Amino acid sequence: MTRGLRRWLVAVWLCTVLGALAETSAILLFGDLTDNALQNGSLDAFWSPAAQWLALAVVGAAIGYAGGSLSVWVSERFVMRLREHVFDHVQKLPPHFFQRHRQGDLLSRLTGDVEAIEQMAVSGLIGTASALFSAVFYAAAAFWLQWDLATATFALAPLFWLAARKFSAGVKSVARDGRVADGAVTSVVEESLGNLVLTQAYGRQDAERRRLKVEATAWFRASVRSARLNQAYGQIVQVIETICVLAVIGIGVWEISEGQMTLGQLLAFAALLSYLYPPIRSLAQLGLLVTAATAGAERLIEILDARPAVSDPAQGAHPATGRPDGTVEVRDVSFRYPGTDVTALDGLSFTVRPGETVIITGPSGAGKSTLSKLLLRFYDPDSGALLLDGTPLNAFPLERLREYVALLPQETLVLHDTVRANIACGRPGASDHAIEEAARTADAHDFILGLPDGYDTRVDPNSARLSGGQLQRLAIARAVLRDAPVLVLDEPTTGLDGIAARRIVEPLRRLMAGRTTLMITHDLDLAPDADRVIVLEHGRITETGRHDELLALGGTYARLHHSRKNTAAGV
Ligand SMILES: Nc1ncnc2c1ncn2[C@@H]1O[C@H](COP(=O)(O)OP(=O)(O)OP(=O)(O)O)[C@@H](O)[C@H]1O
Repeated sequence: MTRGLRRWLVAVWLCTVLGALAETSAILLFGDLTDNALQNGSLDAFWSPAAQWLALAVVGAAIGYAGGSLSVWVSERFVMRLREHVFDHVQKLPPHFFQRHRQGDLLSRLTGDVEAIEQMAVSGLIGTASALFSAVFYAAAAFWLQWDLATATFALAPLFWLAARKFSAGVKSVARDGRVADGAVTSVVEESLGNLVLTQAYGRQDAERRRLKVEATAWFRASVRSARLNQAYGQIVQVIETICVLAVIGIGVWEISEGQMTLGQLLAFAALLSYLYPPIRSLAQLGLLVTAATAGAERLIEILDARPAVSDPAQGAHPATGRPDGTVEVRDVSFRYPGTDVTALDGLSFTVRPGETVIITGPSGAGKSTLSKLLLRFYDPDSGALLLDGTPLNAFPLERLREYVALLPQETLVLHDTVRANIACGRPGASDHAIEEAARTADAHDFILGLPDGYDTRVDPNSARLSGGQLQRLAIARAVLRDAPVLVLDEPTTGLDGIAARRIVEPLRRLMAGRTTLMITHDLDLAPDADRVIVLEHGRITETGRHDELLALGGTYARLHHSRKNTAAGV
C-alpha cells in the first residue's frame, strides 16, 4: 500500500534534515550574538549574524512548509488506500460475516479505527522522522557546544524513556476498550434507529436508552482513563525536564564562576535544550500513540483476516463465453455454514431444464434460502457440485455467473438513488427506452409516472414513498432488464398482503417466461403453474412432483398447502 509513496517519504525526511540543520545553525548564531553583540553592547557585531539568522529563518520556514505539507499528503494518501483496501475486502465477505458482526461495530472499524491509524500515520511520519533527526542534530550540536553540559543532560534522558514505558501498557488497554466501546455505541444507535417503529409502538424508549447508557458509560470511562493517563504522563515529563534544566544551570553557574564558560554559551546551550526536549518528548509520546493505534489496527486486521467464502477461478480456466441455455443441475450437494454444526443441505440432487419453473418449498429452516445462496455462489458446497449447462458454477468468473443467474431476494433491496438508477442497476448502461420497457413488463411504469419526479424520483429504503408491492415491482423490473437465463426468486411475495401479492403475479409470470426459474416460497398460489414442486425438509428432498400429484400424495406438501390455505382464509 506504500507503493509510489516511498520516494515522497524520502523527500519528507530530507526536508526534516535541512530544517533541523537550519535551526541548529540559528541557535549557534544566537550564542554568537549574545557574546559579541549583547554583552559588548556592539551594534556592529549585530548586523551580520542578524542577517544570517533572518535568512536561515526564511529558508527554514520554506523547508518546514514543504516538508509539513508533503508529509500530510503522503500519510493521508496511505490512509485513503487503507480505507479503500478494507472496504473492498469487506464487500467480498460472505453473508454470514455480516450476520455475526454488528453493523455499527463494522462501521466504527471502517471509520474510527482507520482514523486512529490515520493519527498514527500522520504523526508517525512527521513525528518520528522530524523528532529523530532533530534530536540527533541538537544532541550533536549540544556536545559540540558544551560536552560536559550535554553529558549531564543525556545522563538524565533515560528518565523520559522509563516514563513512556511505564505508561504504554495502560494506554494500549485503554485504547482497545475505547475502540470496542465506540463500536458498541455506534451499533446501539444504528440498531435503535433501524427499529424505531418497534421502539415507539411498544414504548421501548427507556429500554433503548438504558442499552445506550451501558455502552456510553463504558466509552466514557475509557475516554476519561485515557485522558488521565496522558495528563499524568505529560506532567511527569515536565518534572523530568525541570530536573534536567536545573542540572544544566547548576553546572553552568559553576563553570561561569570558574571562568570556563561565557554567559552567551550557557544561554545558547539552554536555547538548544528548549529545542532538544520537544523532539525527545514527542519520540516518547509517539510510542504511546503507536501503542494506542495498534488497538485500532488489531480491529482492522480482524476484518482483513476474514476470508471471502468464494473466489474467482484462475485466469484461462473460464468456460467458453456465450449465453447458457439455463440447465441447472444440483448434484449431491451438502453444505453447512462455516463455524456451525448444523447441516443446512444434505446430499441434495435435482435438475431443472431450460425454461422450466420449479417451486422449492418446505418448513422453516429446511435449507431453501441456503440453496439460493449456493446458486448465486455466495458459498461453495462442502461436497457435490452445482452446474449451469454442465459447467460447475465455480468455473465461471463470479461477475459473469451473476449475470447468468439473477436473484430476486426476499428483502427488497433498494439503492439510495433515483427510480431509474434502481432499475438500471440490472444492466448498467441500459437505455431509457429499455428501462421503461422493463418497468412496463413489471407493471411499474404507471405508478412511477405518478411519482413527483417520475423516473427521476429518488427512493430511499426507509422512506414511506413506495409501498412494499411497488418496491417489489421495481425489483422485478430490474430482473427483467438483467435478462438472465436463470432466475432465483426467494419468497417474492413475502411481506405483501393478498392484494399486493396478487398484483405481482402477472409481472412475475412475464419475468419467468422462457427462463429457468427456481422459486423458493411458502406461498403456494403459483404452484399449480409450476412444472415441478420440490419439498425440502432438514436439507433433504422429501417429495417431488407436480402440484396435484403431491396433493394427492397427502404428505408434507399437502399439509403445507392446507395450512397455507387455512391461514389465507383466516381459519
Ligand atoms: N448465516 C447462517 N449461519 C449459520 N447457520 C445458518 C445461517 N443461515 C441459515 N442457517 C441455518 O441453516 C439451516 C437452513 O436455513 P435456511 O435459511 O436455508 O432455511 P429456510 O428453509 O430458507 O428457512 P425459512 O423458510 O425460515 O427462510 C437452518 O438450520 C438455519 O438455522
